[in-house]
Formats: sequence, C-alpha cells, structure tokens
Amino acid sequence: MNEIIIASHNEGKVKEFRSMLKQFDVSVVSLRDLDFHDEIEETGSTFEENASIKAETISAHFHQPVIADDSGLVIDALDGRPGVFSARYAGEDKNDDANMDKVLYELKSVHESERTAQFVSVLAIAIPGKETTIVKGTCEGIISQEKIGEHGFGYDPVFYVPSLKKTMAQLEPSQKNQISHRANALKKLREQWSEIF
Ligand SMILES: O=c1nc[nH]c2c1ncn2[C@H]1C[C@H](O)[C@@H](COP(=O)(O)OP(=O)(O)OP(=O)(O)O)O1
Ligand SMILES: [Mg+2]
Repeated sequence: MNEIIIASHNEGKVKEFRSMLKQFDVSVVSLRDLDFHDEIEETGSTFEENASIKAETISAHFHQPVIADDSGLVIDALDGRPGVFSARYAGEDKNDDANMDKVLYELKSVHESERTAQFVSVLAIAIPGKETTIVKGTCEGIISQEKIGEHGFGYDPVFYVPSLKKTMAQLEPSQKNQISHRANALKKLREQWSEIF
C-alpha cells in the first residue's frame, strides 16, 4: 500500500494527518487533491458510525484505501455536548468562532473544576474488499474562560491542556501532534498497521 486518501474537507485535519503519517511511509492524498467537493452526510449518532460512513463512501468511490476521522469535543458539564454535533453546534454553516462562543456562553456560570472535557477522534480505515477498522483516541482538558492562541483549528483556542499549561491553540503543531486525540488514535492504528494492510 503506497497511497492513502484522507476523507476530510477540513484543511486543519488534513494538515495534521499529512504531518503525522510521515512516520507510516505512505503518501497522503486529500479530497481537495482529488477534486472531490461533495459533502458526505454524517447521519450517524456516534463518532464511529460517522467515521465509517465517510471512509466507506470515499473508498467505494475511488476504490482505494481511505482514512476518515470523525472527531469532536465532549464536555462533561453539558452531558457530552457538542459531541458528534461539534462541527455544526452553532448552525449549519460550520463556524469555529460561533461554535466556541456558544460553548463559552453555556459554561459561563460553571466553575473551573467542573469544566472538564475530552477531545475525541475516531478513525475509520476502509479498504476495498476488507472489513472497516476503527480506532479511537482521546485527549483530556478543561474548557478555558476565553479563546487563547492562534494555532490549530476548531475548538483549539478554548481547550486548555493542564499538563502543558497552555490551550491547544498555543501549542506548536508538532507539540499538538504528540498529545492530541488524533495523535493517540494514530498510535493505536500504528500498532495494527501490518494486520490491516
Ligand atoms: O483537533 C481538534 N482541534 C479543535 N477542534 C477539533 C479538533 N478535532 C475536531 N475538532 C472539532 C472541529 C469540528 O467542529 C469537529 C469535527 O467535526 P467532523 O465532522 O469530524 O469534521 P469536519 O466536518 O470539520 O470535517 P470532515 O467531516 O470533512 O472531516 O470537532
Ligand atoms: Mg464533518
């Protein structure tokens, strides 16, 4: 196997995959590279279902191995929201700033000790003629009181990582790629890599 498609329209994600998959000795192609602009409907109720839908749709279309990531922010004080709805939490137009504002507003009277959260990344690997493989990675954090930092994407500016005393958006990309939910999912994938391909 020498080429894998990343079934994502999110440039932030694709960039992280490109960087982290260097260790896997495989070339990475994105949906943008392939001129595939259709939205894939994420109709599942779990990260696992949505990751499988994305991976299998693209694998069936291009007849090639595919990795898809379905990910999001799970906040304890909000009973797990935004969860699978993270990308569209504040509306259909997928606006990171509006999504973060909504989360900060909903937590405005919640004390720091109760602002615990997890980033979750579920990867589905679909290969024509094989069963889809699923791996999951998480990263623990605390929702900050305001947006801080310029790096990364999505909810990174409001996700404070206690062990590093920084928000995810204050980390250099290389640092994020060592500790993130997506990095942790890829570590699990690495352990199974030779059995999958
Ligand atoms: O490392 C991350 N740092 C910050 N935010 C993150 C991260 N990882 C996921 N997230 C947020 C972004 C989006 O609000 C949602 C993912 O939604 P999700 O449907 O998986 O991705 P998406 O629609 O942006 O792109 P696509 O489905 O084409 O891969 O969680
Ligand atoms: Mg999506």
